[in-house]
Amino acid sequence: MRPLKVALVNIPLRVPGSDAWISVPPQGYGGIQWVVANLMDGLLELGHEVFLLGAPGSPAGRPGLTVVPAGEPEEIERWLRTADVDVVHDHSGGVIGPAGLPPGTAFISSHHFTTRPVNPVGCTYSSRAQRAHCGGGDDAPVIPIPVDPARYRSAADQVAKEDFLLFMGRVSPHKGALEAAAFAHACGRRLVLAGPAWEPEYFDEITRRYGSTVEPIGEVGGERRLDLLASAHAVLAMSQAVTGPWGGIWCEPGATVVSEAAVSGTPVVGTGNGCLAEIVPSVGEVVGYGTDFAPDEARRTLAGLPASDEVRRAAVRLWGHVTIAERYVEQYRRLLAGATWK
Ligand SMILES: O=c1ccn([C@@H]2O[C@H](COP(=O)(O)OP(=O)(O)O)[C@@H](O)[C@H]2O)c(=O)[nH]1
Repeated sequence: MRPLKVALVNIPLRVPGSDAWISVPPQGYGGIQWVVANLMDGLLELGHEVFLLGAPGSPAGRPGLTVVPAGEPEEIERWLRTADVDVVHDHSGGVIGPAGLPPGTAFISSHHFTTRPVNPVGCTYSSRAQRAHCGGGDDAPVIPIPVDPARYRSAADQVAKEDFLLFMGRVSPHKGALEAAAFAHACGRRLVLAGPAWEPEYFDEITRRYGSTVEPIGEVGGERRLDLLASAHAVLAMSQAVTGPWGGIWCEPGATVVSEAAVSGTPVVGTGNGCLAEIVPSVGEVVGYGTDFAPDEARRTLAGLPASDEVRRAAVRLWGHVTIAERYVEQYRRLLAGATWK
């Protein structure tokens, strides 16, 4: 079958306090941008052509990849209106949509939020939990978040394992940073807390209650991020069923950090919130909500986690960038053949 020309539309956001666009991959915190980066790798490896929009200034220079200098929604839609592409794959969360494109454009969107999608027709979800939560139909495809091992540390890099536990994400109530600190405290392990803390009161509560356990290091990127993901004893993804950033009770949609940890050889301890109940058991263990962890049980959980090689293999088998890109390409071809779903 002939290769496809795919317009991948990133969610266009600027680096806080700057004119620069958040790139693909992102300079720091940024789940959706990592999803787009890893998927792009898979599509390129399969021989498709990728036009990246919504992330001007992203690294270019790879065969098959064009970084289009379009960041503002109007610029993106203007480019798409006259573009020679087979399919538009949107990750912008409704910033652009089929209404702004010529009738008949093959339009598919991956939903990354917990709200109802702005463009439900042709929408895909990262987990069954997210699809149910957001009102997606039973026939809407569920495709988990992709991960390209080449973007993370491999076994050959021989990063030594250390004793600390890692939280890497937005330091916010819905992501369970406080509960991660409680779990680490119960285990008697240090918790490295990486990520932006935009809710100062919440951050203060963590340090007040678990100051001796927690080492806050702020937002990380680059080599340091990769080393942390690979050297941690385990990554904690303790999302809670509390009000999330878009209102409504948080239902973890896809959890980029889970596949990133696993492909780096690090098992995951997570709650059963949203997608976590579907993905954590393959690479770690599910624990309960809240901060009430019995030390013996918490230590037993840590001691029983799967080995590095095992979680790496599981990540590649389940979420490898080529496997996931193939699943998307299957949906692109269905769409081009006239399929539709809601
Ligand atoms: O200091 C940080 C904290 C987080 N991240 C990345 O930000 C993303 C967070 O995405 P996730 O889906 O886990 O959480 P959410 O998008 O819900 O905040 C992941 O790729 C992390 O590796 C990062 O690069 N630096």
